[in-house]
Amino acid sequence: MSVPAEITDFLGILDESPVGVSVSRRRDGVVVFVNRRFCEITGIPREQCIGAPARRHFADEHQRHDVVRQLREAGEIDAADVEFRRADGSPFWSVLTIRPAILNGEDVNLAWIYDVSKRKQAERTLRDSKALFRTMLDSSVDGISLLDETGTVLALNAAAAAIIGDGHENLVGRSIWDCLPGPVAERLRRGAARVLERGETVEGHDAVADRLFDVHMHPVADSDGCIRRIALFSRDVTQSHQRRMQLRKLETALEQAPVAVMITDAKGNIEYVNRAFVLVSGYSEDEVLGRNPRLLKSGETPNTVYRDMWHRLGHGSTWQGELCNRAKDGTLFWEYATLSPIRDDEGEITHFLAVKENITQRKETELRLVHQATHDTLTGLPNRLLLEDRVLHAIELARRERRQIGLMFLDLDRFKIINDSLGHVAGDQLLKVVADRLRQTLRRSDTVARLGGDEFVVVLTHFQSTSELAEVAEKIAAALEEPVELSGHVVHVGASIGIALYPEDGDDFTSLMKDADAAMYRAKQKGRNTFCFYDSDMNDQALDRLKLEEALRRALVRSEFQLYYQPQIDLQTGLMTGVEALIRWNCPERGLVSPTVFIPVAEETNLISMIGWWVLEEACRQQASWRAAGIPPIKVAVNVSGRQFLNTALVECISDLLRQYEVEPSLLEIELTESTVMAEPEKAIEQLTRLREIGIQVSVDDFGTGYSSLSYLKRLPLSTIKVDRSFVRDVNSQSDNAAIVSAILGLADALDMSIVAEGVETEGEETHLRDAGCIKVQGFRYAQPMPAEKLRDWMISYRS
Ligand SMILES: Nc1nc2c(ncn2[C@@H]2O[C@@H]3COP(=O)(O)O[C@H]4[C@@H](O)[C@H](n5cnc6c(=O)[nH]c(N)nc65)O[C@@H]4COP(=O)(O)O[C@H]3[C@H]2O)c(=O)[nH]1
Repeated sequence: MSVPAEITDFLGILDESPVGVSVSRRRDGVVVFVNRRFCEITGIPREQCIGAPARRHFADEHQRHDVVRQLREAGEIDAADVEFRRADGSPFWSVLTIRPAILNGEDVNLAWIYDVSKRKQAERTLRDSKALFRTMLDSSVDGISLLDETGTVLALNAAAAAIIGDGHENLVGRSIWDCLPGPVAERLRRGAARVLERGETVEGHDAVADRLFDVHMHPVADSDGCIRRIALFSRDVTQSHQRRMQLRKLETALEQAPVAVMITDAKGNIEYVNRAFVLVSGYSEDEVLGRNPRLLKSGETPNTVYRDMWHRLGHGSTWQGELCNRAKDGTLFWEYATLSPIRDDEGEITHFLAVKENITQRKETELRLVHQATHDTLTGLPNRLLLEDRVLHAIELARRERRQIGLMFLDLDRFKIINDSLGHVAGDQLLKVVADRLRQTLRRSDTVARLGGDEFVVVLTHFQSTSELAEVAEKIAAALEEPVELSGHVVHVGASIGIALYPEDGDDFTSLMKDADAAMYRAKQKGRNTFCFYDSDMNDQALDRLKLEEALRRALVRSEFQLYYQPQIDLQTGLMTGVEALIRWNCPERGLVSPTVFIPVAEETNLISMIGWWVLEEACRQQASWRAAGIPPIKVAVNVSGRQFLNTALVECISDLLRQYEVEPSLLEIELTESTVMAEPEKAIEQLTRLREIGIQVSVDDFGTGYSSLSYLKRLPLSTIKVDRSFVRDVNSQSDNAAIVSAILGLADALDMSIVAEGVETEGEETHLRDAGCIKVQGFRYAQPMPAEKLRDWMISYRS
């Protein structure tokens, strides 16, 4: 087709246009012209554009359809943003304007395109960043609002809307002061005024609908630097506040807790201690923070306890137990501790928590109770319970090490007499002295225990031979033999010691004790203040003795005792001067039992007092009976045991008896053994004096067998000395005895005392005694001891 010149000129003008131009036929959309700029923008050469459909340039099929529809409906397109495709396939944005035109008689669409890719890119970036910003704002948990000078909400995020409690869309454009509770709005308004006035940030917190918020108001400057807007940030701190309050409560509780609390890190460095810890340990917080809890170690807690503790904590378990710690001032204190590991969310141990109750008082009470339960309160020595425990332990060790154990049973000689006469206070004092002496004599490793009364037990576990044991026993005896001064009185005690050996004599506590006890009785029989090793016969004897004791207890009730009387003769006149009352026991099972057998048992078991009173009363009763029978008065000498003699009530009791039976005091004589008098000479002097004051005669029996102190003898208000039978025997042929008798006679003469020689059996003895100046005698030569009925007959026949 030939193109008219004016059209060619028009197309030439279009070709020079700075805007891309394309002309396409309306009927088929085929491009008939594109200008140079169009080719530059699209990157498609002109020859490829012309003849090709215009639609090929659209990048988006939907947009193309829209454009086609609009053209159909409106006939033109006005500045639509359309995305086209370049030759290389890359899209670009363009403003598209299409106007209908007639070109060379053909209906055409005249299209202008203007590349706006850069603007589009900028718009998208802006849109994206706006969206991002919005998303950020809305995803923020903090409320963010932008206010103008009057408090009108210019923008706000979802969190801010939620705080105010209204929809986002309802709030923009409204005054925030109207949307908040009055007092809150007022406070914020004041804050906003400061922000606007001074351009500074204002901080505070406020409560809205039961929730607590931290509020920050920041000035927002315009591009001209003027502050006309305010950014309001509000953070919901209700939870953290509650948590903080909770923590504060916990901390207060910890601080005021009566138990010590300590927290260490995983390495054991102390990070926290509470007030109770400071109070108990005496260390200040600064002194312990960063340090290891071992600074409290006292060395008193067994290592096994710590091993167990670390074993359990190491396995992530809780440990509970008792610790003995040392405070800063050096004092020890006991704690019942619960130690637990603290784990983080991953289960790693990060800390250790120690909660410790101070149990010092309870522990001390416990220890005191244990001590009380296991020790004798008077002497502080272990008691029977602890002794048994120690012996069992010692046996266990000795069995393993194939060693011997020596168990000594000690019974104090004369303790009962001293206790009865000087009183319990003095008795207790004496026991303490004995305990001290035993402690001093023995090694620390040896056990000294008190069983009760005057019985002590010593356990020795390390000795080479039994002779070493014997040496120890001798040492003990020597230590206890030393005189003891008790409330102004000097007393002599001693101990009888029985020794039993493990394993020879017994392999358990009971049998060792029984054997040592039996050996102790043998020692007593041997003469006191001595020791004796156990041998197997002793068991039978001990058993026998036990039975005797039982029978003796029954004897008084069953009236099995009887008094025999043995006359005493004046050699010058040949007359009977009196009688000695001698007790007899008609035991149904044993027959007539000698007092030499049962009196010592009665003395040891305290039965002697009751028997003694019976004898005194029987002697008085007999005198009343003789008087009633018309028999002239007979002086009766009664044996009084040591315990009875030292009884403070003795004088009163005798006075009562004399009164009751109307007996003249001069008709009663008390016979005491030399050892009774010398056990406590001072006390004896006092008692004798009182007896003499009421007119009672006192003679000393078995004279010469003990160790009378002459200085005391001189001061004793005695009337008669009885020469012991052992010196009288064969006195006529035994020069030793003759010398002793002569010495005693001389002594009695010097001290102005009369003499009675006991056990005179032969004429020779009698003659010697008479020649030596002894006036009074007693013995089988004249008469055996006899019951009262027989004495009467004997007196009649003797007189005749
Ligand atoms: N071989 C021999 N013996 C003679 C002769 N003349 C007397 N005897 C015995 O010598 C003992 C004298 O009594 P004693 O020295 O006081 O010794 C007494 C006395 O210490 C104690 N005793 C006896 N009766 C009592 C008592 O009622 N109370 C207390 N506490 N002790 C008593 O028992 C001891 C022994 O008393 P008995 O067996 O009755 O023994 C009596 C008596 O029977 C003699 O010529 N030859």
